[in-house]
Order: sequence, then C-alpha cells, then structure tokens
Amino acid sequence: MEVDKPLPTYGALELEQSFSVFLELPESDSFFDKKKNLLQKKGFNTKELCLLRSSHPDLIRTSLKIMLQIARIINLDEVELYFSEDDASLTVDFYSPRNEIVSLNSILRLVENSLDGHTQMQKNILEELRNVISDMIANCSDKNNVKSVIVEDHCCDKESCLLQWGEANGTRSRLGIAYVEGAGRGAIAREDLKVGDTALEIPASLIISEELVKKSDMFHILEKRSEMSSETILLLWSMKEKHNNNSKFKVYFDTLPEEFNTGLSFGFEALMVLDETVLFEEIMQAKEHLQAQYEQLVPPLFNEHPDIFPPELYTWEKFLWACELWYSNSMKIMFPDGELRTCLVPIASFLNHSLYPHVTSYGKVDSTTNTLKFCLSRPCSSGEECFLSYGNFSSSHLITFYGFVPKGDNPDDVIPLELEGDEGDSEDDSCISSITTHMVRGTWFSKNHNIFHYGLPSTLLDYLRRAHNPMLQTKTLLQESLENEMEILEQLRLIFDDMMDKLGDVDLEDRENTRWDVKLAIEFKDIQRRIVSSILTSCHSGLDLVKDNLCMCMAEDTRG
Ligand SMILES: C[S@@+](CC[C@H](N)C(=O)[O-])C[C@H]1O[C@@H](n2cnc3c(N)ncnc32)[C@H](O)[C@@H]1O
Repeated sequence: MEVDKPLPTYGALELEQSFSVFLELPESDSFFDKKKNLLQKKGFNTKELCLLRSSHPDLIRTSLKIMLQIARIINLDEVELYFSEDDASLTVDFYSPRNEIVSLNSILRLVENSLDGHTQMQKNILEELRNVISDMIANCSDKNNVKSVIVEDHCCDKESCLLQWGEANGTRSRLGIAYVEGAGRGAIAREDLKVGDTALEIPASLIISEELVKKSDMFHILEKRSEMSSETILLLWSMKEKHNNNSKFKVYFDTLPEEFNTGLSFGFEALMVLDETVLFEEIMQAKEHLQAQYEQLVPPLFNEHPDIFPPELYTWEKFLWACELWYSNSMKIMFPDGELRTCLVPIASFLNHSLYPHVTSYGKVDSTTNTLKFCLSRPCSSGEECFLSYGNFSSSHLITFYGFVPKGDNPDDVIPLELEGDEGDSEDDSCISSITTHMVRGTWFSKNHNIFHYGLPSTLLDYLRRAHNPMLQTKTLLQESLENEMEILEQLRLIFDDMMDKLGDVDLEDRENTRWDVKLAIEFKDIQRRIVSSILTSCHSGLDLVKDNLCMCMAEDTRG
C-alpha cells in the first residue's frame, strides 16, 4: 500500500464580507511543468485566488466549478496526466473517480480548516460550500459504487478476538469484520459514516514497525549486516514471531492466512497461460529477485546462528510466505519523528482495495493523539464494505503482489509502448537514436474519438507524427497531413495486431473449477485482450475517418 502523498499547499485568505480560497500547484510537485502547462491551456495560473461573495447556492456552485477544474489538475497522477492531454482543448468535467474524490476532498478540507473565527456571512458561505461539495461527493459515489457481497455464515472468531484486543488497547473502530465474496475478509461499516468521519483509529503502539525488531534477540545480528534493509529485517522477524506464543501480536498473527495466493505463488499451469505477457515478466523477475535474496541472506543466518534462526522456520517456503505478507499487507507510515516506515497495521489490514475507495488519504500518525486515523473521503452506509486505496496500481502489479484484480475498469491498466525514434539535437543538428516510452490504455476511457484523436493519447500520436514527418504541419485536413495520419494509424494497427496474436484466443477453461492462479491468469489475459481490442477498433475507425476525409480533400483538389 502507498503512503499518503503530500497535500498540495492550499491556504485560505480572509477578506471582509467575502471568502477567498487560494489554490496553488506546489513547485515541489513531480509533474509541475506538465500540470502548469495544462492549467495554462485552460486559462489558469499555478496560483489562483477564488473569491466567494455570497452564500447563494448557485453562486457557490459556479465558484466551486472553477476551483474544481484547478484542483483536478493539481491532483492528477502520472498516468492521468499522460492521458489528460487529449482533452486539453475540451472542458473536462472528470478525469477519474479517484481524482474526483481527492480533488473535492482537498477543497473540502481547506474549507473546513477555515470554519473557525469568521464573520457570520463567511460562515454561511463556508457552510453552503461544504453542503454543495458533500452533495457532489454523494452523487459521484452513487455512480461509481461497487457493492460487495457478504458471506453470512463464515466464522470470524479470530477476527473478532483481534478487534476486541485492539479496542482493549485503545483502537476505536466503527467497522466490523466479515468475509466478502472473492476477497477474504473485509471491513464493514457498523453505522452510516459521513465524509470526514474517522472509520478507524489505531494507536501507534499497535503498529508493527522496525522499532519493535530492535527489541528482539535477532537485531544485534541483523544490524551488523550492511545488506539488510529495515524491510528485510522486519520480514525475517515476522517469520519467527508468527510462531512465538508469547508475542504481543499473537492474536494478530493468528488471523493471518497460511497461504496468501499472490502472483508470487503462481504454479506452472498459470504461468503457461501467461506466457508472453507483461505479467509473466513481472512475476518471473520478482521471484528471481526474491530467490537470489533468500540464497544470499538466509542460509548463512541459520548456519551461523541456528539458536536464533531455527532452520525449520527459515525455509524458502516460509520466506516466500513472509514476502507475500509484507507485500500484500504493509503500509508506509509517516511517524511524528519524520521517519517513513514500512509497517503492518493490525485491524486496518482487513481493509480491501477499490478503484473507488472510501479512504483515500491515510498514512500519517497524528502527533497530538499518537494514532493512525482512517477518515472517509466519501460516505459509507451501515452494512457496506469500506474500501481503501492501496495506490494507483495496474492489474499486473496487483496480481503479482496482492493476488487479485479489482472490480471495474482500472485506469492504471496501461500497455507500455517502447518506440524507437531519432530525436533531432537542436545544438549541433546531429541525430541520436533513442527509445521513448509511451503508453496506451482502453480507448473507452477517452471522450475524444474525432479525427486527429481517435480515442488514443495525444502525446503518443504527436510523437508518431513528428517521427514520420518532422517538417509537416500536422492535424490539418490537407492531403499530406491526412496521409501522415494514415501511416501512423497503420503503424499502431500493426503493433496491436501483433500483440493480439500473441495473446491468442480466449482461454476456454471451465472457469468455476479452475485453480485460483489459473483463473487469475485467464482474467488478466481477458483484460489485456479487451484493451488491445479497443485500441484496434479505434485504429480501424480512425483509418476509415481519415480515408473519408482524404477522399473529400482529393475530390476538392480535382474540382480545383
Ligand atoms: C490488506 S489485505 C486485506 C484483507 C484481506 N482480504 C484478508 O482477508 O486478510 C490485502 C489482501 O486482500 C485481498 N484483497 C484486497 N482487495 C481486494 C479486492 N478488491 N478484491 C479481491 N481481493 C482483495 C487480496 O488478497 C490482498 O492481497
């Protein structure tokens, strides 16, 4: 899971009978230049002051519309930014459910932080703004909600014990634990929860971090080895702690599954299904890395210190179990001392991932309460599963390290395209051959399927246009430009035809009775085929569109 990203530096300025909200794209943003460009294309600067003069709902809505356009761009991630450019000339009212919820919350947080100590007029404006934002979030929630099915008769005794242990040790939870179809345990709201409510609050003393290992008998051995990262030390600690009956965290370890079923445990048959896919590469690379790490680190430890590292607890299988535990259950947490640590957080680790999560912002221990809070960015009704975002991950990453594919269309499911091109050097006019990485995703995400767009990313199309004919004035309805369009669409069609051939025909297994890993492998290939097929359809429609325009252009030329 990923830690909370630093929030953009928003601030609020007070003016007599009005209220101004200051939105700023921080210069520290990794994509500052690209976002600045996009803001400017839409008529905004990197610092904007939005003035609210009345609490009338219509005026508040109008102001919020403008603030939201800016906040959306500030909160774009790398993939959203890459694909946003094809919409640069359009009024975009939506990038992704995640972006929408994060952007609305960033404005809401700013407004809420400013509620104290203002005039009645300002309070009315703020209150109305808050209502409008809450309505918009609720609206967005209705459209994107994915309901989980609770398995009613599954025993949850161990999970209940863990909850009781947590509550006895200062945890506050408005979530219960239940089994949900297709996802193991999940966290279910015990009451209606609103935006801003704390669903779960865990004291820092219940978080498993490297601080704990420092107190263990193995630390003096591990700290001497320069090749040991704190994550590896924690991993080796958890392999033994799992079997420690006196562990402070025994009740937590008792809830962990014996098998994690991530891509790292895929068997031969599943890997065969994945042959020639990016997921195959990702799993093989991760496994080879872990095997090499095991061979280098673990046997020397149990050979030299069998009393501290009993060989029967430090087998390859048990090492792999611990890797899967840490990959699929850890969170990066920022502590009040400013350190970012990889941690296991009992109880919070029951929260499943969604493309449209309720909790989007977490990962920082509150220094006043010394607790880790999970606050809602969108409402969650009583009985509904409460979801987290583990990060903006593709299906291949989620399968490899977590062992599942989320429900819905994942905007991070991109296909990387490595293109070879000659980049002209402006200084000495020499040409350097280079590889540029672009990406493509399901073209159903795009709103622009017109000529010169075709549902494909503008960054990629512009790159290909330049590569084919650097001197040409592109995107005009003139013969040369249209012929260039035909060439680049044809090039893309060939690339994706080849990709589709490699994916082969639909795997016709009896899916209900197939092993978990083969089922996931087949599901991944289905996703890939759907993406490639949408791209091919867009190439074909694009070619037809360009051909029609070329015919018209030539007919006009003939007429003179
Ligand atoms: C942090 S744990 C969440 C709790 C977990 N369901 C359990 O029973 O322990 C992460 C694991 O939950 C499962 N998971 C999380 N989100 C999921 C989802 N949307 N669909 C299916 N499985 C999911 C995956 O097995 C993942 O490795």
